[in-house]
Amino acid sequence: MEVAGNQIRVQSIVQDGKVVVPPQYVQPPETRPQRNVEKRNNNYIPTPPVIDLSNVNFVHEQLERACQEWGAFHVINHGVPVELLDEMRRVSRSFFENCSMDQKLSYACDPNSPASEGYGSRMLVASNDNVLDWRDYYDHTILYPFPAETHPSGPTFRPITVKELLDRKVVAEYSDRMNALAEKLLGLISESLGRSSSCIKDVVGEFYQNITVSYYPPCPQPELTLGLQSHSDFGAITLLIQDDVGGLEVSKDGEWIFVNPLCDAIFVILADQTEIITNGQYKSAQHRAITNAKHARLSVATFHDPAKTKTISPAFDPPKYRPVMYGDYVSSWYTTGPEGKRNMDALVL
Ligand SMILES: O=C(O)CCC(=O)C(=O)O
Ligand SMILES: [Fe+2]
Repeated sequence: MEVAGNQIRVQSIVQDGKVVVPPQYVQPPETRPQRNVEKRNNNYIPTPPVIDLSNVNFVHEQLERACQEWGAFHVINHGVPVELLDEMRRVSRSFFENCSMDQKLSYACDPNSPASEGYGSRMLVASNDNVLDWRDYYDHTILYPFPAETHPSGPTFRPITVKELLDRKVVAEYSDRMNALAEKLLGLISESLGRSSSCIKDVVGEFYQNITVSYYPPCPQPELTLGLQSHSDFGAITLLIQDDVGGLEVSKDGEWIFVNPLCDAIFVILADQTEIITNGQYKSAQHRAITNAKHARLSVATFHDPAKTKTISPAFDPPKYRPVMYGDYVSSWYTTGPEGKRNMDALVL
């Protein structure tokens, strides 16, 4: 088994041919995945809405409903070429499947620093992780609202990373398209609340953008594990694509709902800062990933976040959430762990 800075990558456990999941990956009974089908006595299984962005007459209404009921939804006719989504999936997968473990470990993230860029497996710093996720990831920050040279870990950070590992052209184009789509969606979402299109973006300010590729190797005991523990994303808005394996679930009315993988669509996840800014009219979506025994699964999540120094507060009166400096919110998320939406709950007035 290969270890870097005491960090084991799940892929190396699988390559060792283990048929039993190591104990640190075993979830307690209350957080293990359960198949909804078994619990339901009728055949109706809700599924997150699919919103056609070209349908300008209905889009605000549909967004309002989706944001109130789910905090997450698919968009189609989003203007991003499907070939680009496929290319992004392809270059992302090639890192995990075509590089040797030694090559991958040369991009290892810093195990002692939360959210550090690079190849990792643990979500939280070692001392805060109770049960480990059955997931490896490659995390990198793409956009900074100021020149790269002035940022210590900007895109010049290990330039080889982006160049060699993920085809620069594909990632650059993907990043730009996601940035534009995130902005457009926050505009439409603001309008769906009867405000001007810049309402949410005015509070967020310029986006910081981070792309995390998650790779979930097949798991010998999927009923005992989670690919990614229950959480809500801490930024403003997340745009996610996945392959056709499936494993993402969102929480709705206390139940975990499987998100059907739609390869042409982009899955939109409202994150915590949008919940604060909309004063809870729209809630961030709690979600998680489950594993399966047969297939490796890939997702690419693009996060759009405020600057760490930005103070986020509700844009509606009377405020139902305490203002918070974004950097403090992120630190608390990584220190205490997400545990569903515990960090968001702590801000409710
Ligand atoms: O793999 C997935 O579908 C979920 C990924 C996710 O929630 C995240 O990276 O925050
Ligand atoms: Fe997430």
